[in-house]
Amino acid sequence: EGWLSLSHMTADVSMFPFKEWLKCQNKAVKNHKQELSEIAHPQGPYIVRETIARMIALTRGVMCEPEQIVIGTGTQPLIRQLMDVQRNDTRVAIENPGYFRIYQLLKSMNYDVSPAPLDEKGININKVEEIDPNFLFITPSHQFPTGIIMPISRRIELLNWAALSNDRYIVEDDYDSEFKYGTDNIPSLQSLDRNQRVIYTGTFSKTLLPGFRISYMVLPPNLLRVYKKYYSSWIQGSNSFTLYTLHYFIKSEAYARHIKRMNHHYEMKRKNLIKQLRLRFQDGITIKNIPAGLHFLAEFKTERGYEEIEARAKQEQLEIYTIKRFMLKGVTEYNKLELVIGFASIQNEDINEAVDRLYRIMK
Ligand SMILES: Cc1ncc(COP(=O)(O)O)c(/C=N/[C@@H](CCC(=O)O)COc2ccccc2)c1O
Repeated sequence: EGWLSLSHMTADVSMFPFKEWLKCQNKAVKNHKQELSEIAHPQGPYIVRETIARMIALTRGVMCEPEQIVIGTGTQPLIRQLMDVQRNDTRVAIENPGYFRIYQLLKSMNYDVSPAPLDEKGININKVEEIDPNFLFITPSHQFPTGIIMPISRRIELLNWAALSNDRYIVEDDYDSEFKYGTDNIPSLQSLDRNQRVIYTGTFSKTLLPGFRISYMVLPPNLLRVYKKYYSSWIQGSNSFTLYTLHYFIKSEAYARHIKRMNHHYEMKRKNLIKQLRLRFQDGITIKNIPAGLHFLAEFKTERGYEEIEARAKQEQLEIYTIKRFMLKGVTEYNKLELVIGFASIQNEDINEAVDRLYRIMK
């Protein structure tokens, strides 16, 4: 029957409006041949930055000028650029469990990186004060991977903490903010920042396709000055053709329509998957049911350990990921088995079969 996937790392390409995207590509060719023949601005073409600035002001309350936006071919290259121009003795803290690819990047850059634990409101502010980092990496809109939506109270606490020193920054990774199902879409942390302490990063990997490699960061004015000093001769890595296509895709409202359509589509699949899991596993499953994003955490009652589950998943041809990949200090408690269950790539008609395979894997 072939592989089925409950991966959290894929978008549902069957729903991507390629016809609309191609129309926007034609506009890009028609209107920007000259720009395509030139080297783009180090931060990316101005009109594309202007379109992104307008969009995130509308959707996320981010306050910025196009001059503050830096476009890049992914979140990692942008963070590398930002951190490459910081002092060697810079201290960094990141959520644990958290986005291990940024954790590994920062460690490979020889920074002193401390994983910081979460509580029910997101990153634990007391631990942050203890670590006393210069850069704090968080995902407040939908903590990755636990899904926690950071309440305003904790956001204010963090901003007050950052405001106490000129040498404290918060990197707000707003990844996964676009998909909310019935829960409120809290504006960005950056929208509350009055002290130039927040660096906002966003990506089109989940709302368009990860293969397009279009991400961006918004630098506060003081960091923008440092960036421009070091990167004045930098050649923008993104593909200008893709960027101008994105510009028309957003301006034509095709982007907004696509997100609306995907929200409904994902919400339907999420509901169906949770229903089938509950029916099948009864009280053998505990679902962290935060109605947002393209995955949720589920804890299973099973005697089997992580390695055994991963081996059995291969046998059953079911692509699943465990919480292990996000535990920056390695898995400590073995008395529970947690999976990150993604529902973007599984087709609705395959959900029952996928749940049956998962049941056989766990029992
Ligand atoms: C916290 C966080 N921040 C940013 C990003 C996006 O990075 P960018 O694409 O470089 O801009 C990811 C991608 N995380 C990826 C991998 C997670 C993992 O390794 O377990 C998952 O990305 C996708 C998920 C659904 C649909 C499409 C892509 C991130 O998990």
